[in-house]
Amino acid sequence: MNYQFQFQPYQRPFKIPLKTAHGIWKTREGIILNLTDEQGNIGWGEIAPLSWFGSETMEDALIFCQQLPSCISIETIFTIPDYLPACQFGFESAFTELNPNSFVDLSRLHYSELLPTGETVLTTWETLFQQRAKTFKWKIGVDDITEEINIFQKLIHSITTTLSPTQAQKIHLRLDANEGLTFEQAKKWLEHCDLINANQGLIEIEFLEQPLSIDQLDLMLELCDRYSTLLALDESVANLQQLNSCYQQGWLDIFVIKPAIFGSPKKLKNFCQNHEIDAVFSSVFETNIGQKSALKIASELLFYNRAVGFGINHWFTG
Ligand SMILES: O=C(O)CCC(=O)C1=CC=C[C@@H](O)[C@@H]1C(=O)O
Ligand SMILES: [Mg+2]
Repeated sequence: MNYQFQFQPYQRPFKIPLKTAHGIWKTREGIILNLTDEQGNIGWGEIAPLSWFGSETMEDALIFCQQLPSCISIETIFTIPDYLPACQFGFESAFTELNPNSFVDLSRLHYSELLPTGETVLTTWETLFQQRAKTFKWKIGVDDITEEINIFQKLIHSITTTLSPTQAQKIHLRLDANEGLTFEQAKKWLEHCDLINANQGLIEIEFLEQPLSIDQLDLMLELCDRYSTLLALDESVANLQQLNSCYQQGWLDIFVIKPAIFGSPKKLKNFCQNHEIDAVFSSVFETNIGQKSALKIASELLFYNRAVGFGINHWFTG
């Protein structure tokens, strides 16, 4: 079976530039592609590179698309090299849309909303809470730690005083440092998190995401032993090779999986079906085309019912 292939690069500016320990991100670039089969059915896919997470660059992805003929085989789709994980995801998603292998129910997913860094978090969280959000993620490791912990304590106070005592569901708060903390700073954050979690109140610090750099797995394993708040690896497990390596080195807490840059969905499914990992599925700010494929994978593979990190649409619209 051969497929007609078309692709189109896009640029999508963030409404507010996204500040993380990696820097400031103003515009999301990607590629929308489609495959048309011999009956004229069309499958859509998206290539959304995230090079500072270790995926290919946007330029690599474009060059790969440009060198392909307008008619491609299944063989081409399933032999895209591992150094092009976002391309593997994009092409395989389009193929799967043309050859669906299972009905997927996205209704059981619940979402984590990504909050802005700095003081604006104190107002943004409530707006999203009023829109029924119960899980939030806040980026740290961007400003001075004393300033951030001060804002964090204001955030906890704001949430606590806003919630009615009869509030049925806990609020889950996730912190994401994007490798931006030192070991000492991570310990300081985790002491605060453990204190909040020990209160067993209406707020639970669900996890601290990627506190240290990807070459400090040993220190992050030590943090897991020292503190009760869970840790999550993100940049450390950006693709199948890295995920397998951290798993083999004994990581038992949370694995953040970004399907759109992880590589072949088929290989991801195979890994998750053979290893019961505690996974959180996360967006890379792809469009609804990439999100649809990524969320289908999440709903199939979610082992524990953790919120998916796809509450990001407010970063672009409204
Ligand atoms: O995971 C989420 O809750 C939302 C997506 C998100 O936080 C990220 C997406 C892409 C790159 C990063 O800035 C960031 C992350 O580190 O998880
Ligand atoms: Mg992260």
